[in-house]
Amino acid sequence: MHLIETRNLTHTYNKTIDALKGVDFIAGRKQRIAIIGANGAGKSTLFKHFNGILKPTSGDVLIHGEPITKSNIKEVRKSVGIVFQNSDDQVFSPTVEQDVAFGPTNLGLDEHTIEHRVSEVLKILDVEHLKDRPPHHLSGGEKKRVAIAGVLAMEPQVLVLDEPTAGLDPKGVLDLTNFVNRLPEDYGMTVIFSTHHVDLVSEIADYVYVMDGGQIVAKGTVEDIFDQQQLLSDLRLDVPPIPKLIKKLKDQNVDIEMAYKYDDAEKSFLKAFGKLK
Ligand SMILES: Nc1ncnc2c1ncn2[C@@H]1O[C@H](COP(=O)(O)OP(=O)(O)OP(=O)(O)O)[C@@H](O)[C@H]1O
Repeated sequence: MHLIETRNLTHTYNKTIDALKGVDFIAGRKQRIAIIGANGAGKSTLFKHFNGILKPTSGDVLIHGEPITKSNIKEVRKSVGIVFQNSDDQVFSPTVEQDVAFGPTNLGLDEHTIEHRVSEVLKILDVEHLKDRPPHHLSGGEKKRVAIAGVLAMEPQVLVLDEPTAGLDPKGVLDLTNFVNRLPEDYGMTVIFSTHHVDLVSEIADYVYVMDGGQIVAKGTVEDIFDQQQLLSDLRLDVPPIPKLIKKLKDQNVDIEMAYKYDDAEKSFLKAFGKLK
């Protein structure tokens, strides 16, 4: 049974805007799934179906094999945590600490467990020093970290991050990359994220969905997707610089192995230039 599955999911806003047109999506345990697509492709709309914020116009959304209903929506929201693009909507308590405690408190956990979880996630997201600050006075990147901490404190099985790196500084992006990479192994979580930073996809994801005009137009491993460079540029998407450069060299008959991640590319280049022992 899949953690999340959508079958032929459609969503029409205001009876006129077809934002999703027959989406089949699957998320399993301990996966890192990227969803890429140009503005308006339908990524956020799809995410809003994962925990019942939106209801399907037609088709199915199954969480642990069950459709979302009034009687299980609390459980669904416990197991699928979503951090939206605009963190302003997700931080609202007088202090960061209280804000992060909001979710676990709502789950009815005891005080000791709440305290423990809050201090853990504040550490993980490196926002401990902000714990007494009012969240609405934080910078955009700080707010984003606090919003992620708040959702993580509920210990969901699936963490959904809608453009998590938007507005983060380079160190923030690096921290987020490391954080996401640890989630499946260290916490047994599945993470689903959308991004316009394609180079991040190869560093983090093990499976990629490509959306366009409300449909999934390609899916596969990082290799499967980033080998289709023409498709990506037709969809107004970037190809990450590493495979793009290596493909150009290969086209000019340089004997070099394809790579998608920075570390692998370093090895490929060293090997190609005969410097690898
Ligand atoms: N509340 C809404 N009411 C009406 N139309 C909407 C609403 N939200 C989104 N849409 C429309 O649905 C389509 C899909 O939007 P969505 O936000 O899901 O795209 P996205 O892939 O997340 O885009 P982005 O990369 O810009 O965040 C767009 O055409 C958008 O204008």
